[in-house]
Amino acid sequence: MDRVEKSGVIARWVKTHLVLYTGPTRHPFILSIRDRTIDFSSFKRWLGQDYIFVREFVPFAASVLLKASKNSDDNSDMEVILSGLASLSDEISWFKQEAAKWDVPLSDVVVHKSNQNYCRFLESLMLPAVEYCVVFTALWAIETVYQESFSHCLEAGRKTPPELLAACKRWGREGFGEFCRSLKKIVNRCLEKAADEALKKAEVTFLHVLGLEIEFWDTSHGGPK
Ligand SMILES: Cc1ncc(CN)c(N)n1
Repeated sequence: MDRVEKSGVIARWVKTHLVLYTGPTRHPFILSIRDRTIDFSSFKRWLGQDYIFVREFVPFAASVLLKASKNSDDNSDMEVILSGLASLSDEISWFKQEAAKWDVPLSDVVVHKSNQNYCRFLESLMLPAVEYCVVFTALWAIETVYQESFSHCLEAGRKTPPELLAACKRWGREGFGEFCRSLKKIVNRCLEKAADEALKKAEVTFLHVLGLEIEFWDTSHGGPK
């Protein structure tokens, strides 16, 4: 495949897999926040599970930073990832504050099977042999699903409950959107130069993240652990 065909790979993937892409970004959990039909117990379940996930996501993001230091041909990749790591530190503090507010005891959270699967997937991506373009694709997809989901709860016509606006702004705000666009630029640049096999692996990883995000939102319903 030549350079021209590979440019703007992300836009092409999103277009090709639009139905799969909207699975997590317009998931019933998100739609129920936007239309105010959400049951707050679902929000509390999500809060507890996501706190666990974010703690596992930090070492994954750090592993991407390590790969950037060894493999990237652009110094600014590292700065983008570092800014992401800094916001993850804020994110963990935010989860603790929200958990206290909503009376969710974080030390008692039973990790849901889907959350465990997702965390195992992150671990598999941390292996040194996994290509930089593949891990970066995962990082971009994971952050972007949240950005696209929560920003939908801030758009015109929303009935988002005021109690949940802080959560929606955390990932739906313009600053986080800018961060996701920086990640996307890096992914497109890396994929443009990637060998066909790595490009295929990156696409499979993108689709896998979409599936895992759906299953993650599903945990907010409760149901089998
Ligand atoms: C499951 C999940 N995916 C993405 C994000 C955004 N960091 C998150 N907090 N949790």
